[in-house]
Amino acid sequence: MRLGGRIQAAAEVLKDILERKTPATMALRDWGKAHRFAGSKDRSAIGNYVHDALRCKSSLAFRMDDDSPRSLALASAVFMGGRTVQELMDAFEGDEHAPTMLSNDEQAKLSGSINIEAAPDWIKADVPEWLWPAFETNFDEEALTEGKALTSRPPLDLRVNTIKAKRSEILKSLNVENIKPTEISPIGLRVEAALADARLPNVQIEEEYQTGAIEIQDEGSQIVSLLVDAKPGEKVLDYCAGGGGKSLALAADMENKGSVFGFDIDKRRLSPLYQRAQRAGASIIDVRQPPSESLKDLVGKMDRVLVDAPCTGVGTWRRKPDAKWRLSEDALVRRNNEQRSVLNSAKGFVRPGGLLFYVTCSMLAEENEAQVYEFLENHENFALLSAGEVWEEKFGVDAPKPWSADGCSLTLTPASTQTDGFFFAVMERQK
Ligand SMILES: C[S@@+](CC[C@H](N)C(=O)[O-])C[C@H]1O[C@@H](n2cnc3c(N)ncnc32)[C@H](O)[C@@H]1O
Repeated sequence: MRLGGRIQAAAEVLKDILERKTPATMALRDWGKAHRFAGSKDRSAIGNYVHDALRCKSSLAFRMDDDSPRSLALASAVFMGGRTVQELMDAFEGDEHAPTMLSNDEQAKLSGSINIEAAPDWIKADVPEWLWPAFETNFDEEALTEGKALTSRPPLDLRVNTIKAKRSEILKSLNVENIKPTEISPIGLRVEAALADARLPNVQIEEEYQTGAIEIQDEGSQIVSLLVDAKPGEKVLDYCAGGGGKSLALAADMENKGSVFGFDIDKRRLSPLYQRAQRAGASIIDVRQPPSESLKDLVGKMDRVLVDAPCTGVGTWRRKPDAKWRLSEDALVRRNNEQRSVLNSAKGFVRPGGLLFYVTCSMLAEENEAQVYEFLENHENFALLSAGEVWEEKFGVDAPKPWSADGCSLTLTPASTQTDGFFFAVMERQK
């Protein structure tokens, strides 16, 4: 496919997402199935135009004074993909698969005739208008920077499974270009986001992945797992284990000694953990399926309980940009209720003197600090501890610093720690 065909395809996919509300991954997959002639390079270029357009939907629409799929696809190719107006004109000329030729008005707008600096901050930051006050409250004068950082393409992060390998060994053996150690996580490797039409490497075909020496895991997720600071020999419950990304990281940090119990209310989400644990050689992982009666023997016995709570996923908007525009106030309220409920159910597994960890991949105080403080108010036998000491011990004093509203809990963000957004708090059960 040529440039014009790719941009036209991006406009069609965007129409499916924006007008028919199809999730982006499904819309891209459906387009691929209906256009079997398109190669993997075409698909990834189209995916880049679509995802960039969604990441920056409000600012691109402002620059084009139009939010149609066509305008967004054109603006994505120029403002995000680095194509010039002339390149588009040359590419569209005589190509029957390309969009219709650019009008004079489109040429002017794609050349920057509308100044984005005149836009309100929520548009410049590409944060939905109704959420902007929450961003301003949380990040104050850095709100714009934090919002904009969520519009960038995410890197590919790998976690070295220290049960099987050392980071230095993988760095030498893994056949992937431009890979480097992560700045904060001592067990991570990073390939920076690809530019323009380029794509990230497919590490799943590499031997190191197949044999369980590496996992794909955002550095932020590695960091919060390491902050749990689980020790060899301890008993740890991962109460919202999902596919088990954090269970696996916990088992490795515990040198595969002790027990990690992986539970999730959703059997389907939990199912990959059986195979993943096997591949990783994480033999201390004990998967417990719902209902929660399967956890009866663990009540009051856990040294550490991790609640990686269901949330809006604001911190992962770089990876799932369509979720940003789908999020509603109702959904936020629903997540808040689930968070309350999950914390209440998980607390009973912590032994006296044990620790309860509350983690989300959100950057909204309603889902983070507010949940923790409400829980503490209702449970006098739990006390908030500072996560700062463990941070320095694990990552040193020179590592980039996360946000902290209270000096105890931590919020990682793309702008502050160059990771996905994550919230982390630790509470001790005192009796
Ligand atoms: C953020 S995801 C977990 C991601 C996972 N820990 C990882 O690292 O890959 C939240 C999970 O909480 C689960 N969940 C929601 N309500 C729950 C409940 N009441 N009890 C246990 N798990 C619950 C969801 O099914 C979902 O898998």
